[in-house]
Amino acid sequence: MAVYTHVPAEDIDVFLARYDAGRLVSAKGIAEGVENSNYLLETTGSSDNDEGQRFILTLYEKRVDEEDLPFFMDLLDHLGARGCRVPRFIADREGRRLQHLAGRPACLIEFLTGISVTEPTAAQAHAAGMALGELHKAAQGFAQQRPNRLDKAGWHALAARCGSDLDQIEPGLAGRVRDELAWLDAHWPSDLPQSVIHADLFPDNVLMLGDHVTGLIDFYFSCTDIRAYDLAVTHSAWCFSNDGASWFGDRAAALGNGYSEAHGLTQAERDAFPTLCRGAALRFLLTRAYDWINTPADALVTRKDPTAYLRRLDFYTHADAAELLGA
Ligand SMILES: Nc1ncnc2c1ncn2[C@@H]1O[C@H](COP(=O)(O)OP(=O)(O)OP(=O)(O)O)[C@@H](O)[C@H]1O
Ligand SMILES: N[C@@H](CCO)C(=O)O
Repeated sequence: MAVYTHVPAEDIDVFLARYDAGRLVSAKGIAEGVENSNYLLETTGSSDNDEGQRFILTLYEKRVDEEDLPFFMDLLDHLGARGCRVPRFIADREGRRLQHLAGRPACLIEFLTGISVTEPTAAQAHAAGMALGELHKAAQGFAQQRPNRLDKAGWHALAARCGSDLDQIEPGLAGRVRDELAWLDAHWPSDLPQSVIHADLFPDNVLMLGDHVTGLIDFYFSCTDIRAYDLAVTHSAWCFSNDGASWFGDRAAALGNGYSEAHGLTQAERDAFPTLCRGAALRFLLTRAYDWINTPADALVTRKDPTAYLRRLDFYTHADAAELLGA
């Protein structure tokens, strides 16, 4: 589930009155997602569209810093203006996009159609690769920067906070993480092109109709970092079974081809790709492990399995760029 903050429908109706978005017809909590509280709103429609409209109402919980919201809002405006299918933050009648509701920062967001796939096909992975390449192209010229808090220094900090509790997840995991961090410290590339990246383009953040991408959502980890690292994150999320036990080379080749068609990879990016994938696998292993250790087993939110990313890390440790990118 992901409704941490419950808002009575009457309060949502009062909130909506600030916008030219019509009156509330229904408000449903959205089960998917783990970070924020999301509601799907149906309204009677705005003054220039009386057909009824849908919106997403998001209340920001622990991991999104209110000070970062203007970066995300401006980025989505920039990408949307350049043809990317991303949701816009909606301004109220006074031009404000950021509000507060039930004690939380809150925004009204454009609703995009489409569903997120759970078992992507190669054709869908190709479309996701193209959408990521188009995003990177459209991001050129976006002047703002946001540091990646989950960069290599952030992984060290997370590993230190987890400490020996990692061994409760799997015996030996603390040592494995320590060794991997040391390896990445010695091999992490320092001279690859940087860009604004999505940094969390999992299948649940890509809305699709058939083989077509209809929306990219959930930009709350977007930041400035190594551009090809974004492809590595996407690769780790799209090219394995959920438990990390099975690898799908056809999806990986399609993802890489889609990205190359829309944007392209330099030789240096290709050469560094296995290292970037190891970093991506460790990043999600650590955030999942931290949540696993710090979320009670009976909490309402579903904990994601850290070992699914340990299996991916095992795979990436022995793979080369040609195997990972299908060429
Ligand atoms: N703009 C949108 N248009 C349509 N549906 C949306 C939109 N934004 C969010 N959703 C729906 O809400 C769900 C949760 O959204 P989102 O992924 O942003 O939440 P989250 O809590 O940040 O999750 P996580 O970080 O775990 O992916 C999505 O899976 C999707 O079903
Ligand atoms: N995509 C992340 C969770 C939210 O960012 C994961 O699957 O671990």
